[in-house]
Amino acid sequence: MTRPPAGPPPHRTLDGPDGAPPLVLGPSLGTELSVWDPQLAALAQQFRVVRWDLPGHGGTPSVATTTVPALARGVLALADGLGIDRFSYAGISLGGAVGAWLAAHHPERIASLVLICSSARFGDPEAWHERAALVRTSGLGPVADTAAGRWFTPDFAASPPATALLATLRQRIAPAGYAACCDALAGYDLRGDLARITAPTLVVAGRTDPATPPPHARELVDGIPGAGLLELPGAAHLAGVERPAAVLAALLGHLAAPPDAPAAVPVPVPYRPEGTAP
Ligand SMILES: O=C(O)CCC(=O)CC(=O)O
Repeated sequence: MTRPPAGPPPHRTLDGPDGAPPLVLGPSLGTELSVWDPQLAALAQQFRVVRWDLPGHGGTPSVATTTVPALARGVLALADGLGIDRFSYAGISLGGAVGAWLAAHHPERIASLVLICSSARFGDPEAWHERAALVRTSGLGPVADTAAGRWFTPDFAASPPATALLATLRQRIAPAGYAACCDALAGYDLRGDLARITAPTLVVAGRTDPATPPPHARELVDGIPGAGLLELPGAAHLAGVERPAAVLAALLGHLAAPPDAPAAVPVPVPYRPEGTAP
């Protein structure tokens, strides 16, 4: 396989105190770095938060095609440019795959890892090739028409945060960049390298996520030494949008653990609908 060039580092934003422990946040296919908005303010109280955009998403230019290793090399170039050697990383789905690849191939760079609604292999590669071809010929309309059912539970799909993200997918994401990211998903298979990950790892799953369902999370947990699992009820693929407080608690609980703790400890987060009193 030809190796796509890493290209320039992706567009990023910086929040939180200069000098605080660095935390890099990766987004999912079809979302911009603002998908982390629900957790940003709290995370930025404790961390120097670096959020980055996928190609053709947010402020990062499109590329013709890409791979997870190429995206990961872009994140390393971004960290290098900021003078960040070792950092914690949390990523959603494709953004999580980038973090897992980094943790497996550059373990010295990753202090701690959180994989949200992600996978070691995102199903049948042919389905991603077909989606890439569809988007290259027809744009994002057909994908956006069905995204609500993958991203959110039925009760949440008409909420303002959900409709805002769906509008972003339909109106702001570049089809070329989205298709390139589908190529990356098609080519990704980290199953044979999971045991190389040494960073304390927490895997978070949405119980009704049809895109990366809980068995994908369990495969990550079974393969990554000492990884912990948190399965969230009331959440589909964009669990951090639908269950923002639960995902924030999981992030803070895991990332606050000593960097060289031998095992990740899942954070017990009792289920209650967001916005209701504890
Ligand atoms: O939007 C979808 O259909 C889910 C895509 C997926 O599983 C990869 C990602 O969200 O990064």
